[in-house]
Amino acid sequence: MTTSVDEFDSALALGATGRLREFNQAGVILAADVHVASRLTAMLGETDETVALACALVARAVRAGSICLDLTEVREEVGEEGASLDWPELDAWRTALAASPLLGAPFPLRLDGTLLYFDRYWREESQVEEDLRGRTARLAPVIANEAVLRAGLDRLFPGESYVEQRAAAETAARQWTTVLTGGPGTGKTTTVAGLLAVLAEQAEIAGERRPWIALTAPTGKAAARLEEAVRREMSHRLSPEDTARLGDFHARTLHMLLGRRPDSSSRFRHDRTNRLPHDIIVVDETSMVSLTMMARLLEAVRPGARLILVGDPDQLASIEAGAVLADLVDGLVAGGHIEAAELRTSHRFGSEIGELALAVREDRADDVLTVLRGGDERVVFVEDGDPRETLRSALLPDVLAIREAAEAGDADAALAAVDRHRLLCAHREGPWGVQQWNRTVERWITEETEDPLWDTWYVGRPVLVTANDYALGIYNGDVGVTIRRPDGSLRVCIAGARGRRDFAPSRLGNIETLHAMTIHKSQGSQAAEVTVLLPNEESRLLTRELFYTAITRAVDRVRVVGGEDSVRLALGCRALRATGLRQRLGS
Ligand SMILES: Nc1ncnc2c1ncn2[C@@H]1O[C@H](COP(=O)(O)OP(=O)(O)OP(=O)(O)O)[C@@H](O)[C@H]1O
Repeated sequence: MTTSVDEFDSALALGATGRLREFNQAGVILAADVHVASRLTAMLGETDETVALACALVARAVRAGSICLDLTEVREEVGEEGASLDWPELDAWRTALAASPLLGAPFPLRLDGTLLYFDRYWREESQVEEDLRGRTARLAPVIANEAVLRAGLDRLFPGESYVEQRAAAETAARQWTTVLTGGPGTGKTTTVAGLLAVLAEQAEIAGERRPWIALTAPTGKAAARLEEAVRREMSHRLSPEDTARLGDFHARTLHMLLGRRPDSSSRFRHDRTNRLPHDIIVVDETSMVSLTMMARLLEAVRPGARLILVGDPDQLASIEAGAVLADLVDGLVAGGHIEAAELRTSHRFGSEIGELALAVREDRADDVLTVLRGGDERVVFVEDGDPRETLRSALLPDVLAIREAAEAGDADAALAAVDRHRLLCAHREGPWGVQQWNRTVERWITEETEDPLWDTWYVGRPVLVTANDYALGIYNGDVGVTIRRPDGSLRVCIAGARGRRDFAPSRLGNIETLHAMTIHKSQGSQAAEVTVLLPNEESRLLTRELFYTAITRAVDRVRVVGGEDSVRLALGCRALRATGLRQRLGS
């Protein structure tokens, strides 16, 4: 147990008593969790402190991205910190919860077996389950002409190297709901482009109108990448006839597709009473979709529309609560409700990044270290105790290239330079955090150029948008850069899903400097070169999913900065989230 408790720690709930106090002082629950538990128990006249504790632990679980609290797992999951605490005995705990007024009307909590939920998440999970069950119970879509389907698949996915993708596209063509999974560069987008062409051809043969296609992703960056990749496939691989059948389209963020409502931040214009008009909806980067967004999407999709959920279930889950893609793979696919459409072979990387990603995914620590130390120029391992000089030589040329293009007023070149190299950190704060590295890179610029960078807005400042701004049309995750105009004034050019937009710096709120970025925020984006700063072994964020997500952002080259211990620890630690969806769907 923690022995030195700082009485002024803001995480401490000074008014807490009994078990809540003990668990709070041990650092297991925060003041905010205690507050939720105290309010709910006081409001409904609950005096059992094991119920109050359960309530605080649900709040803690949701804070960490889980949908619910698994009463059977929590003690082990808390680990050392809670080892000497007075944990309720499981059966007595469940009995106390079952008898609690917190589980009666108006249902602030729900108990489902050993899973304890806040009512909102229980309802969302139930809705997602029901909507998916409804979709998978429907008769399979009619194939207008089997021979044309087979010929189309052979045309669009020719030869040996497309075997996996051809099979995945055929599977998707025969079901209303598809979960198309694969690691980076396994050809997911290629499969989607070919599949859309096959479906458009079938619609033509059936005498139907051209299918109305929605391409969407959780962030503007990911939506823009999806659109770009599908367009690339159309121009490189699809015949003019296939391209013409698809017509024109634009990818949009999920929020934009569902339609914002001025009166609500959690409800959208399209819902169960006003469904999306599209015939085919492709969602890329589904691992980033939270349970809440999946619930909103599923209620808005017409039962007769195809839903193609694309993603990599080994990546970090959504920033908000849930692990929907992994749950769909483990529940819907493994439960046999839909057929798997899985891609395994990487076509993009020089084999070293692909090998590294696979070894990380499969928890082969020795192989990971062998690839890292293999001396290939595409995978670099920086094991120095003080890597600052190495990082300076690696990063500064790209930072100065951004600055040079920005000084010349060349927004496209500056944005391309921003996307060339990403410095990724696990944390925002601390010596290995984003804030510290942003300052370090700015100091390097000053040392190199003698520009003191007094102002927040300086030429070549790369920025990340951190919240949706519907009025300005910029969205969380969009990337921009400050450039100098010929008249000497500064403009911030932001690349979003709908192309580039320019703003006066004073118009922008929710913006961060982007010399460094958290791995969580890098989801859905890629860069030619990626430098990953692994946190030290004490970091709670150091997990296999975090490491995998970071290295798979790299297209040409990845540099991992950290020690062998951090690498081994990351592989051994899973970012698991408690949810009930996989069990519900699997049964
Ligand atoms: N069967 C194949 N044979 C050879 N090259 C392929 C094949 N499939 C895709 N490629 C190429 O591999 C690269 C990656 O493909 P694609 O973009 O479809 O993968 P992805 O899984 O969508 O990638 P990510 O999600 O990581 O961006 C592209 O350059 C694509 O043209």
